Amino acid sequence: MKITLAKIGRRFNREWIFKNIDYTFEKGKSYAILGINGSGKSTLLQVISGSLSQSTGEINYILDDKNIETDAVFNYLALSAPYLELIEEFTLTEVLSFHFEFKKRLNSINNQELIALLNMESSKNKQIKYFSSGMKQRVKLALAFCSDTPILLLDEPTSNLDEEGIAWYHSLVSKFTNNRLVIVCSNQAHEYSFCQEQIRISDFK
Ligand SMILES: Nc1ncnc2c1ncn2[C@@H]1O[C@H](COP(=O)(O)OP(=O)(O)OP(=O)(O)O)[C@@H](O)[C@H]1O
Repeated sequence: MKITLAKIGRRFNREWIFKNIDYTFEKGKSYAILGINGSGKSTLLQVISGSLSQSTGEINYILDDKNIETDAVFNYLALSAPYLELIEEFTLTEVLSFHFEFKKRLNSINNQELIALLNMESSKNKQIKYFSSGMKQRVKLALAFCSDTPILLLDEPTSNLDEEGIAWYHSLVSKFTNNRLVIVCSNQAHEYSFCQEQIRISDFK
């Protein structure tokens, strides 16, 4: 998978969030989008994911030499983000089964293995609305990392995680990012230190 941004800009009303981004994201590499709160990291990630349109410029998605239309890109990506909600009425097991009706399982990982990965055996039949914020964040990360997609997008991946949760996040990075295009939006080094490339939103104001 290769994503090419050409002269990408986005504004809300009259305020430009970023302008003139020329950049190519390549398969097998990890990228960090960096910037202070409110600088436009999530906005750029949403534009890259095809869920928000750009105000100027063009994005191209190429998989195995074939062009993918923007409105089909969601089939090729997995996303974990604070603004993505889990279905609160579902139990953990139901959330896992529901998610994998739409995405392929990476390495055919089954629900039991996912629950073991999450270390949530005792919560597998509990509704998500009774989960702590850190537990919900772990579930979102496990769903994204364990989806078989060429693109993995992570917005503030360790929000609500304690030290053990951050170490667990690092273990997911080493196990499940091989050969994928990974983009992390962050302003915390422990979230993106594994990334080979950095993009600073402040360079595109
Ligand atoms: N739908 C919208 N309408 C108007 N302004 C918006 C909208 N979405 C975002 N913005 C503005 O765009 C700017 C960038 O927001 P964004 O959420 O992308 O920043 P961020 O770098 O991800 O911030 P944080 O680190 O706090 O998550 C902010 O000034 C925000 O108020």
